[in-house]
Amino acid sequence: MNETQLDNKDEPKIKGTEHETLKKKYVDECLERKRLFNQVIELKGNIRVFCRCRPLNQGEVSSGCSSVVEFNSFKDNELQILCGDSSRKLFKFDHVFGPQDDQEAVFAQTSPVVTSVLDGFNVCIFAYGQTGTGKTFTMEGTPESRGVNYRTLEELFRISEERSCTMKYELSVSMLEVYNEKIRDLLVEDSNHGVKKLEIKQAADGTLEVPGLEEACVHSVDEVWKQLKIGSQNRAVGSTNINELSSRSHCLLRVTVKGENLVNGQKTRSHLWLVDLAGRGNCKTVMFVQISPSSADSVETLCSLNFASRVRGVEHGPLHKQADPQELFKYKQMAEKQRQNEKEIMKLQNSLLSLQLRFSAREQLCRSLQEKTRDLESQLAEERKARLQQENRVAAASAKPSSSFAFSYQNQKVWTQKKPPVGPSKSRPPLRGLTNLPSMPKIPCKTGTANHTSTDEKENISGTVRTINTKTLMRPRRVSIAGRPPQALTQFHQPGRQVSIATLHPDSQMLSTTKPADYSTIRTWIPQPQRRVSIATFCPNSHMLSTVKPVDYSNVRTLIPQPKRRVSLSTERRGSQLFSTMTPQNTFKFQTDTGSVRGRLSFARESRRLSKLFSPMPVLKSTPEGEVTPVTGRSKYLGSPSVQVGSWKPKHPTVVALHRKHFVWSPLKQRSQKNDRKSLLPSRTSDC
Ligand SMILES: Nc1ncnc2c1ncn2[C@@H]1O[C@H](COP(=O)(O)OP(=O)(O)OP(=O)(O)O)[C@@H](O)[C@H]1O
Repeated sequence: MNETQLDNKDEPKIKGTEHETLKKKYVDECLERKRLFNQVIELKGNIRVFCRCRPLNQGEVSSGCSSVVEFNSFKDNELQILCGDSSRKLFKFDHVFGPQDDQEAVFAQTSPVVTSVLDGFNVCIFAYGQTGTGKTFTMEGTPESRGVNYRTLEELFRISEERSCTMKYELSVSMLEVYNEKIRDLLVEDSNHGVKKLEIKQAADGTLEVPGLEEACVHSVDEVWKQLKIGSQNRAVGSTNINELSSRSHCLLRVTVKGENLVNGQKTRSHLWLVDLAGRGNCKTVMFVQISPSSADSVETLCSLNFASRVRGVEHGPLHKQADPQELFKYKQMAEKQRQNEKEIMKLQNSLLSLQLRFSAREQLCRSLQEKTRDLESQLAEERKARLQQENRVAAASAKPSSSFAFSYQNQKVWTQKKPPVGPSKSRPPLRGLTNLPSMPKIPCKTGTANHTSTDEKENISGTVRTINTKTLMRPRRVSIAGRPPQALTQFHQPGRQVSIATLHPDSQMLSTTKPADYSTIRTWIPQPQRRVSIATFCPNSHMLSTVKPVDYSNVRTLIPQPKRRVSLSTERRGSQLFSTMTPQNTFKFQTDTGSVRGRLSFARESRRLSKLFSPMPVLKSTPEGEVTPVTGRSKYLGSPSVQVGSWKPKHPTVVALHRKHFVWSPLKQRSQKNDRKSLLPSRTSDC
């Protein structure tokens, strides 16, 4: 049951396959038939000359004329003409039709050529001969005895119907007359100028065309016959003498056959010319030479036969199928487009190859950069580790009491030879502000009158009276100077930026005896000549002394080459004096009359904190009552305006911090074009 169902199910497939196979075989057979048929026609000759001799008519018989044409019953292609001197002249043609041969016999020899029209070849059939020899009778015939034209068209329709399964044909007819070297369209009548006049023009492919020639579609022989009647009627109307017309004009019937192969889509367009006088050179030609058997016409007969013999000697080259010009144009366009596409493809391939090469080169570069990045990261990690270790060592050393003030920086040799590790801002060490200072002893100063904006600062300052613990203050101090993050540091290098380093002496005065030579060692750290660094000292209970000369500060500008570096300053007391000594390696010390000072310079990464640290620093002066007031005067470096003693009230957070912190190192805030805040630091040398 299942097998039966499967068989029924698969049966259409099998039939479809067989159908395709048979169709392919059929097409192949048709092509082979055409090839062999055309070969036979070519072997017979593309110009075939038939000789037809009409019978003696009643008038000729009555006048006693005899036949001068002798036929060979064994050879249907020869005839002999009896000449006046009793000689015979032999003529050979493709076929010789005698008086006994009817229209059917004549067309039997013509029909193979007609078939070539449906195969896509041009065919021309025409008749030539003396007047009254039967040209019209052969070509047109009579209703009772149809001629070549009618039979040819009838054959075309028959074959086209026979090939309807594989071929589709469209037939149309045109009819024209050549008279006095003028061409007239016999199927179209012009009411004003008679029949339509045409011209013969040579097409690009060498064929002769008649542009504008009317083509009437025909689907049967009857329709063809109807068109032929119209043409014959127009031909008669255009001439006043029908006998003259018959002798001098040439009538041509053109049948256009458009064929389309339904299997492979091949299209053809061919013409069948049925001419009773002249034919066309690139086509299969059948010429009927019409002769009269009468002895009275022997001279004309010989002329016609000689001409026909010469025509028969004309040889055509191999003929070709006539493709549809529109199809040919379409194929040419497709070929041109194909060539353009091939060029475009070649261009794109070249472009692709170029891009691939560039991509490979960049890929190689990317790999190289990645390797380099990995090496740098590894180096960075090592440097971080080394720096951390060194910081730990420095921190441990700073924790121990020192007998001298020292200004130390971390491994200057390493910093100057290698770039500092650059990492994300989050991983940078935090700003070291003023928090690493020892707590200041209480001094008899009153800061409660200061007006601050910060609540915390108010709590720290208001109502506090501090006294100075000399022992505590004389301990070695460390002062931090905060730098700016990389972005802020760029501004830090702008002209007008000032950095101050202040030291605070707990007793009554602050001394700074740093020599220019000492600061010159720092110069090499600051590449920007516009940088100004000032070191200021102030004493909370009496006055501020600054012994650093301007030239010294200008030298300090060149001290900080790397914005991300930190420099530590430390102060140290030796006995009753402060010493400050700075060495190029890792210690900066400077001596004062009261001791040495060691501090630390650090560059912070938070601009907010820096803005506070870089704020103008007030100069305080102790009053006899123990109150700390700003020192009057104007900083020669900062351009600070004079401040009225006793009237100054700190507002800036940094100043507030100075009240809270008794020992401050702070770079001054950069001068701004918009807000040119004046420094409150006193002149360095005025109080020295
Ligand atoms: N093979 C033939 N058998 C019988 N009658 C013929 C044959 N050929 C011609 N005739 C007769 O001969 C006469 C003249 O024929 P036809 O008019 O066809 O000659 P033609 O060559 O066309 O003359 P023209 O050049 O003047 O037109 C016609 O009456 C025709 O019937």
